[in-house]
Amino acid sequence: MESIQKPIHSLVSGIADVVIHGSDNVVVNKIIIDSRRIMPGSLFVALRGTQVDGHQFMDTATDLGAVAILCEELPKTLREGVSYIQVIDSAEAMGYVAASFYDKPSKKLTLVGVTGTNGKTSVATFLFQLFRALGYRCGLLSTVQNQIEDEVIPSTHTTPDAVALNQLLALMLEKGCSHVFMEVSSHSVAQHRITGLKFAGGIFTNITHDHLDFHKTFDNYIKAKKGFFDQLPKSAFALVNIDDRRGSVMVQNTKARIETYSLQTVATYHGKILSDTLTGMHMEINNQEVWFRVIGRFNAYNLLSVYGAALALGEMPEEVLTALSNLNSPPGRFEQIHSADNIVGIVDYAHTPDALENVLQTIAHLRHGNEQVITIVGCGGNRDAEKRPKMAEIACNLSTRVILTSDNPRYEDPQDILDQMLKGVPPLKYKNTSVIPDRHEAIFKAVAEANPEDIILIAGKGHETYQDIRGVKHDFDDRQVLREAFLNFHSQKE
Ligand SMILES: CC(=O)N[C@H]1[C@@H](OP(=O)(O)OP(=O)(O)OC[C@H]2O[C@@H](n3ccc(=O)[nH]c3=O)[C@H](O)[C@@H]2O)O[C@H](CO)[C@@H](O)[C@@H]1O[C@H](C)C(=O)N[C@@H](C)C(=O)N[C@H](CCC(=O)O)C(=O)O
Ligand SMILES: Nc1ncnc2c1ncn2[C@@H]1O[C@H](COP(=O)(O)OP(=O)(O)OP(=O)(O)O)[C@@H](O)[C@H]1O
Ligand SMILES: N[C@H](CCC[C@H](N)C(=O)O)C(=O)O
Ligand SMILES: [Mg+2]
Repeated sequence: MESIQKPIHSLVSGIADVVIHGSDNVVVNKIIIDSRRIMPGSLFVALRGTQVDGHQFMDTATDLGAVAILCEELPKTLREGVSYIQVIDSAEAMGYVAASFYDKPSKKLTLVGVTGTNGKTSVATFLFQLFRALGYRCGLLSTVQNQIEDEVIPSTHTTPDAVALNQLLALMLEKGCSHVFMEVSSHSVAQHRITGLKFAGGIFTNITHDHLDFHKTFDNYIKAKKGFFDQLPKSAFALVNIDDRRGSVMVQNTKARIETYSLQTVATYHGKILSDTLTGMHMEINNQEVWFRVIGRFNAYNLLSVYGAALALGEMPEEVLTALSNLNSPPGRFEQIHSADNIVGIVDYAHTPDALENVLQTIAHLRHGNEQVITIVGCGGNRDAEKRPKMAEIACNLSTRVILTSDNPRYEDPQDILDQMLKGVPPLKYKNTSVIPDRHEAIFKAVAEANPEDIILIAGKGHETYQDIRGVKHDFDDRQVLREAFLNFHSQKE
């Protein structure tokens, strides 16, 4: 991408109550939110974070060459030659500034956002694959990876910050994309990462327990997700799962055209599961029968929302269903790995109580009879602690055996996390539950004890290829460890 030079007066449209101290003709060549990365000629945005207040780095930023500062409060002394853009909310203003800096790429793209506790990556990835199959050039912004057609750009967040986001959208536009599908996390709405973007549509999957460490209350969490629909324009569609009891709340105040999907009741897009097995799912969608490679009731919802979004964007039902029936699940979402003697390994990113319950219920539904279901699960450190006992309880109630282990402990003591999980184990399930903090050992133990036809679920890390311990990301891939364990004990089927 060519280097950009823009005067600050061209960046402030859309921002209410802005005061520029100094020249509004100062030209900036970058927008930077971290003083440790300042480049000469850049605009530094002082953000109030969860750990520190970025305002304390304003002088450091100008020392290092920043020529403009976007802030809520001015520093004690204003520097000669530096312009200060004072606003009520830096994070919100940054959304508009970033969009203007990159020439508002979202306005020239068909941009669809997906929000909800679970299913965002799945739905965004299915949409990306579907629209490519329909012949469009597409971009994807997701937890697993960002993508421009076949080019993979590693992702650091589910939804990048406003600067990274607009930069990626501009690059997608430059590379000829017409459609972009992105995840909209609740953090990103609350922190204004998506402010200033123009969406062609928004999808709501569901809302259940997660991220209360950040939002504090479930009400705030709902409000954050609803904020996405509140800001959709009239020209957009708002597609909601009305089987989720918060579905109607999400679109209460939206200006967008409301459409619904459901497996249970009358809706714009109605689906019914006719059969669901380990090899595929047969559904009826708006009276048309279709066979999918992807399985599980939760994926029936995901596919239905993708179908609805495609129709809302003007695509033809039959072409959409034909293309959808050929899609595979994204990496680490119900990814199956079988041993030569037919042990079924499933690696899944279920890291919330609801996702875990859905996946285990899907497994229960797919069982033939006496197979054991061995679940290996842990919970991430420095994240919502309330979900820990809940996830352990769900695992115990829906599995024959459970091995509680570590996820990404981050800066917490793994044993503390496991002790909190143990509080959720029902007394009658103690004898079928073990604790093995080392995830590698836990997977090997499960495989050593499994018999042909048994199902091993490894939950929580899905596509992740690392384990974060005290800020160090050690190589770790559940799928690879499972394959090794199969080769060690049972050999592996290709
Ligand atoms: C909780 C959260 O959202 N944190 C994000 C937040 O960091 P923070 O609030 O801790 O920032 P801070 O350290 O307090 O610093 C405040 C400001 O001062 C700046 N600073 C700081 C130090 C310094 O020396 N100089 C300086 O300028 C920082 O760059 C920042 O702009 O702002 C940072 C910059 O945008 C993000 O990278 C960071 O994401 C962290 C890494 C993170 O783990 N976020 C997760 C929780 C997250 O966002 N997850 C969601 C949803 C996940 C999902 O459900 O899929 C996601 O969208 O990924
Ligand atoms: N529609 C759904 N409803 C409930 N659970 C789902 C749904 N889709 C997927 N899941 C479960 O949730 C897990 C995570 O799915 P996915 O990665 O698509 O969600 P996400 O919303 O992107 O998660 P994150 O918040 O981490 O980005 C899956 O591995 C599966 O277990
Ligand atoms: N996007 C989620 C991912 C959680 C994945 C799980 N493996 C963990 O590390 O807790 C989060 O940041 O809360
Ligand atoms: Mg995701």
